[in-house]
Amino acid sequence: MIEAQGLTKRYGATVAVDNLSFEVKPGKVTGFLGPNGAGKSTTMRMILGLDTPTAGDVRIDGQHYSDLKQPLRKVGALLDAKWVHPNRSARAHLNWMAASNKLPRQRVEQVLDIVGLTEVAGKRAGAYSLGMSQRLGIAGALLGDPEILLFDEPVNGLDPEGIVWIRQFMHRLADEGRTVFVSSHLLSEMALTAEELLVIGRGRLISQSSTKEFVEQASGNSIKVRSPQLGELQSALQQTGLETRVEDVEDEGKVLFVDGKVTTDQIGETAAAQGIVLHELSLQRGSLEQAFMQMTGDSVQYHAHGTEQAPPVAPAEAVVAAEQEK
Ligand SMILES: Nc1ncnc2c1ncn2[C@@H]1O[C@H](COP(=O)(O)OP(=O)(O)OP(=O)(O)O)[C@@H](O)[C@H]1O
Repeated sequence: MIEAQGLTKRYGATVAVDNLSFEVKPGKVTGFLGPNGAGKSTTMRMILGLDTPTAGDVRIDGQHYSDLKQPLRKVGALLDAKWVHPNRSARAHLNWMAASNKLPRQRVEQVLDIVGLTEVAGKRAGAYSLGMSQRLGIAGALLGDPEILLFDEPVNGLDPEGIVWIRQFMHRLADEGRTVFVSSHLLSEMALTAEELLVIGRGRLISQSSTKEFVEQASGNSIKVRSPQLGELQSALQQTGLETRVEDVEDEGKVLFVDGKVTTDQIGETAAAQGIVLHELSLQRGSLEQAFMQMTGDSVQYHAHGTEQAPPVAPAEAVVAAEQEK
């Protein structure tokens, strides 16, 4: 279990992490979601004792990282896949890590096998693809067979096969009862990976809930209604206290939208009670990523990609496409 209390980090005038309090529990994958620059890496670095909090505290099973007797046996982390010495082979790198942490050498062969690098373990790490480097980073994180694992943006730059592999692998680790804390700036990726979500924007906690709850809350429903008696319907709905808006939609003419907590059943019944004819009554799912960007106070990212409208809830393929765009 990871527990943060009022965790804060300032770099001069920049508040990278702002009074964060949260818990990350074992047995599930917890996503740490926020746009670029939200403070995810800084938080992870503080958990690992690589950065000192300006205020507040973060503990691992009640202890500071620096007080752990054998840290690699407790916590494994993948922060930056490319920190390996380029001339060292994967095996040599892991042997060095194992030796300096008093871990048995045979564990190196085990973790190489777990991540599927046995065949290329003798090659110099500098020649590895990003996917192979990520696997090597994960092998290093697993070396001490730790209960707690931190992964900072592990799917960044990976091919579709690599993304699926990492996703399934994290689920397996959580199923084994471990605490898995994984950061990402992509809600669509986290929706497929994490059971719990810790969402931050500009260093602050926005929400901590199950992914399902967050997605429902973020996607904001709206109901679309077409009717030849739009004016009558609008006043009938307004009388029941609902907020409505009428928009001109291309090729469809005037369309009524009802926002907020309302169901299609409610609208259909109101219309029927007034004898109003409906030509369409449909639930419109909001754009998840766009809602997320609004919640986290970042709209720049999408405009940087040249898209005015954020993509809809992304299935795995769309996530892959987004990753390849980078
Ligand atoms: N060593 C540092 N010195 C000064 N500012 C820093 C330092 N590290 C991070 N920051 C700033 O703190 C803020 C949070 O950065 P951080 O890297 O933690 O965010 P992030 O959510 O991990 O984003 P990304 O995925 O882009 O790394 C940013 O404004 C960043 O510029």
